[in-house]
Amino acid sequence: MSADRFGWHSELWAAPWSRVLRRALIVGGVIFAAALIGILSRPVGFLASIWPANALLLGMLLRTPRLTSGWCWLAAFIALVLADLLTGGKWLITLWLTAANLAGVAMACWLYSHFHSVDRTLQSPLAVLHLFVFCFCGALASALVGCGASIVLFDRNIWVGLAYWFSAEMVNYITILPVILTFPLRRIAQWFQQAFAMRRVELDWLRLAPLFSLALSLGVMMAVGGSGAIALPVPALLWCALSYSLFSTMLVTLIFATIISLALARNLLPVFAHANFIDDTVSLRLGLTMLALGPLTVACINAARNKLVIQLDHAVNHDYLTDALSRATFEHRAGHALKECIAAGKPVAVLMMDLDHFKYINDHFGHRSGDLVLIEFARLVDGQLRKGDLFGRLGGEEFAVMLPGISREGALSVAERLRSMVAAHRFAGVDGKLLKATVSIGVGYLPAKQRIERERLLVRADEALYLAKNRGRNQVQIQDVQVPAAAKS
Ligand SMILES: Nc1nc2c(ncn2[C@@H]2O[C@H](COP(=O)(O)OP(=O)(O)OP(=O)(O)O)[C@@H](O)[C@H]2O)c(=O)[nH]1
Repeated sequence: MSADRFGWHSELWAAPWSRVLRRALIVGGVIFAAALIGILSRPVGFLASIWPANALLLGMLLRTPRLTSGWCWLAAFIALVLADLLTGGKWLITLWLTAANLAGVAMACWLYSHFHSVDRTLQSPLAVLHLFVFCFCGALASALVGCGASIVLFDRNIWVGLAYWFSAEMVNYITILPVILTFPLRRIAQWFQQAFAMRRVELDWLRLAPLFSLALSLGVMMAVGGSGAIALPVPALLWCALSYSLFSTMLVTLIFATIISLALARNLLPVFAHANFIDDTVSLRLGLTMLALGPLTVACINAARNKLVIQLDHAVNHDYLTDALSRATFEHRAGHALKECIAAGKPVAVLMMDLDHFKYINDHFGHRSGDLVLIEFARLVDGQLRKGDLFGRLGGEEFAVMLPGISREGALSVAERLRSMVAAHRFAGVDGKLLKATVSIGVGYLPAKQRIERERLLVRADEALYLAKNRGRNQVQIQDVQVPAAAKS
């Protein structure tokens, strides 16, 4: 039993029904907490001023489609009902409000699943348009079901109820949903790991300038007041969108919108004359919704552009077939690495590698099989290198590796390891045919505290490769750099 104890528990935990229960509990727990926050934020005699539960539920369902099971919907329903009943809600109204909340989420969720090609990670400007339209429909569905409750609860006219409910849903969806959809789970987990390992997380104060400008513009907005004041933080929000990631921008926008909503609920906002709280609230919420679309769109375009730049950068610097560095990039980076080694008095080695009789492979097994051998060869070599090493394809079946800071014996041992690994490997050709290949390697070696130009080091490695080919292939040869006495440091 003792050895089995943990195994039994983990089996229990992994059982299908236990997984369903776990997911339902997570959804129920999050929605219950979010509903309580919303209920506690509501001004006396009004519906909640901040209602994150619906946007949170929609975000969870969109990010983790596994959660869209009947059990998770039931868990969300129970959580909403429970939160309302525990804080004094009446059964009929509670059920009505819950139905309205879930109707909006279901509508937006259905639209996203119906148009499944829509980008949920918000990495393209068009995704913002989809988000807006789907959230609009969700908010409208919610408002249509829920506005009747306003009439019963607060004796309001149906249009006022509709507008109040719709505007609340809209601002919540547009400000909260992007934060959930772009939440960088892995990066934040890494950040926490770093913080817990007591490693210093460097704070770049200049990077915080857009954030400070937003705080400042909030202060200016409060001081200036009037109907145009709400637009004063727009430049700071756009600066945030141009400087930060999509997630950070949307988090900042959400915090900004929450502060404004809470200030309005407590009559602290000098934007309106407070003639009519409902009119002011609806107007401000719609204004905040449109305001949030600005940084969201800019951050999306920025994210899409950054992704494209990274792709372009990769395409320019890497060989399209093997993903090793392209010849020009290898030579450029090797030049830098060599200069650094020389400056630090470290030795450096260059391995020039050429697959043997590669023409034979092409001629007998086809060009595509040759390509597959090149790809696999590059993968094998890359897997053997350290972080600071450089690996490039110089052309055809010729590759090069630069090993900074390595001893002569170390360089020879790496080269020999690569050679024997290639010889022992069976490369899969077209139709899964297994092919043999060998590689000849020439090592050019610069000892510590010596100087040489990049071209001369590559030439020495090339000479060593020529020797390896001439002496029968499938072997390693080395050429030490002969440094002229005058060039010695
Ligand atoms: N499949 C494939 N073949 C390539 C590629 N680039 C160059 N080659 C072929 O690589 C072969 C190189 O042949 P050779 O230069 O004669 O060299 P070898 O047959 O390897 O002979 P040794 O180097 O002397 O051992 C040629 O047949 C080229 O067409 C490529 O991207 N894909």
